Amino acid sequence: MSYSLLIQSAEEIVWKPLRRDLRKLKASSKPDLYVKIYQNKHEIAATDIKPEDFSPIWNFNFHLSAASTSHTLTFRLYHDALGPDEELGRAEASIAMLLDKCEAVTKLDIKHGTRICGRLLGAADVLLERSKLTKPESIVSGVMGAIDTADFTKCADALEGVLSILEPIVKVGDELTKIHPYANAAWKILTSVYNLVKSEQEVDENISKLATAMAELYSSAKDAGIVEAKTASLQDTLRAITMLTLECGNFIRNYQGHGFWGRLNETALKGAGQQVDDLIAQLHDLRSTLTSNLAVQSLSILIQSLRISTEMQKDIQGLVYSEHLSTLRRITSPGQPPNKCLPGTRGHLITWIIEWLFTPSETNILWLSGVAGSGKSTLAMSISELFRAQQRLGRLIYFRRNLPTGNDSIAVLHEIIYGITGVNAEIRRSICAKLAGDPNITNSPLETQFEELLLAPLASANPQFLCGPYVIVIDALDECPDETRTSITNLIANYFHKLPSAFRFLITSRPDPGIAQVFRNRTHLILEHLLDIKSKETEMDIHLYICSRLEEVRTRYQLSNDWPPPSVIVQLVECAGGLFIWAATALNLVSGFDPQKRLENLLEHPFSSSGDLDKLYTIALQTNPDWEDETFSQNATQVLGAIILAKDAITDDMIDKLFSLNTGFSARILQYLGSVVQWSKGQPARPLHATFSYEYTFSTWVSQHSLQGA
Ligand SMILES: Nc1ncnc2c1ncn2[C@@H]1O[C@H](COP(=O)(O)OP(=O)(O)OP(=O)(O)O)[C@@H](O)[C@H]1O
Repeated sequence: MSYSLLIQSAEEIVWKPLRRDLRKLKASSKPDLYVKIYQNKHEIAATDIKPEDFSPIWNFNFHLSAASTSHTLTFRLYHDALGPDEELGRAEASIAMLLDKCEAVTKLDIKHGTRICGRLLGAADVLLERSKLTKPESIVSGVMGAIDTADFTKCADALEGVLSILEPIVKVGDELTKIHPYANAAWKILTSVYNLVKSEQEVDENISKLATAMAELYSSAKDAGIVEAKTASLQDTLRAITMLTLECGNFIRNYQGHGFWGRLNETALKGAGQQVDDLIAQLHDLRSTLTSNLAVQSLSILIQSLRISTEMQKDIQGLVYSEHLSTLRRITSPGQPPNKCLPGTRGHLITWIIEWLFTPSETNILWLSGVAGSGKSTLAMSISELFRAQQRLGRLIYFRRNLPTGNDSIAVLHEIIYGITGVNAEIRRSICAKLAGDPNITNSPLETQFEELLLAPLASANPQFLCGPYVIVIDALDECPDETRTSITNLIANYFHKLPSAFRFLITSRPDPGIAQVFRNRTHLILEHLLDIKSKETEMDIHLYICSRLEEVRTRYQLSNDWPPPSVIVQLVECAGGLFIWAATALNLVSGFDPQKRLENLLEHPFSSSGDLDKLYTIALQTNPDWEDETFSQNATQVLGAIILAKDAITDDMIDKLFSLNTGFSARILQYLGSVVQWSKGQPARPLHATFSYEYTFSTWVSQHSLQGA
């Protein structure tokens, strides 16, 4: 249903600021008031600010749509302070209650806001007038199609049909790890949409059509044996179906007013009609793929074409835009990106993160913290890839210690802005217009650039173009150089929450005290999740990882299926102590020639139960018999030292030249260091992981060998 709302004025404001608050009040002790309006906790509009006025009159009139009159409207009264804006208090009412008053002015008491409770006193009435209720037909029939009971029943039945087929897929999904994250998230979102439709008891023709197309696809998929998805091609198709289901579920939730869009105006509703048609076309395409037994195309192509047609963009000015975008500074990628999670590991966490990213909430920042080597970067990479496939990845930025990436906080912000310009043409246009209109903006302070180049264009975008979530992943913030880290951490904590909720941020870092202090001060804006290395799930994931790597070793060296005995696997899992890096390094070590001997050698040493990395690295280095040879040992220590200390990654040829070694000598050494160094012939060599640093482990090694040559 659609209705219009008028925020008329406030009256009888009593304002007793404390001295501390007065400082924020510029020259006057009168507040600068404005109201933010929330429908079912989602911000949908805000009035303008009425400066220095105890009886502000806004007369702010706007149209809204809501799936139900039981939705709550919250009116938060703010003071436009010099620092962060103060919420003075709030009033609440259901839409039904306002409509019941039948165009009469409603007075709502403003209750004290909790944030300033006991410090500021305020009491006032907000005058709300329900202006003429727009009959649903006037907008709905022209734009969305009429609401009727038949549509509701058809839609509910169709969604129920889809869920009944999706449910067993989710259950077997644990085995079909490729589709598991999408199937799980699709199931959850669709279940919430179904419950919503049932509770609202209303739906319009467009959504009913969409649900019917989904049900048809699922029915064909069931006939094609998709639930079991035995073949690789069926699994690909199933993956495509679950990805598209996620998109459809997300769309319906937005359309019903529970998503990222916020209020839908008439233009947005018209665009939404087009989006429904595009989604239906995608569903039909997949259905004909199934019925004609064709291999499914890459879904990212399908979704991309959907987005392009949805936005109805003809980006003929693309070249002009790229010229403007070239004025943004960029950061250089710090070498090889992290790996993705082994399928089947981190399943619950990935599903939880996808669900969080797809669900609008008061916080748009998730901070994933965890100790070194617990698997944060790997998880960040998996999430990035899942969202890249959905065409929903704004940017993945990753920092690496001692590499120059991120030496410049403006470049980091520009990288995010650049990524966001890729999510849709409308946003790109508006950011480029800003760059074209004010070329000096790129020389302004960081916060100004955030406000002008990112916040303003996004805040003014038509909600239809903010069909989130768009995900920006910042991995290993703690590895960003000191000065940049401080300014980027502060920017994230103080500014990112102002962006439309369609833009969601996943930040990973070790629990660095500087980052933790800033983020934990913002628990209402930043959600923290600690990657728990002691949990049962982590233990099971590491168990799966070790088994999978041992399987590779068995195949490579043609070892028997019962190698090694289960007790050894349990021992390895215990030694890892929840640290993936321990398991990864240990398995790199075991993967070399004569795995059984290597395994015995490894387990001869008593490890502490919490992933004793120092000892593991030393064993990994000692495993090469040539270390007994003093010349080899001395030169090899030099080679390792050079790799660790080099500012930029260096190749074996460069190392030979650096230490005047015979050509090929470093390459011979590097062949034996695969458990700790990432390298291939002629390519730059890097420590496999940051924990293998000069200070932490390598220095122990050097001191043990009394070799200071490096
Ligand atoms: N789920 C996983 N599946 C397979 N391998 C994994 C997984 N998680 C981590 N690893 C492996 O463990 C090692 C350490 O993981 P990662 O670099 O992600 O840890 P981290 O927590 O980001 O460490 P740091 O804080 O030092 O950057 C990597 O070699 C990675 O490939």
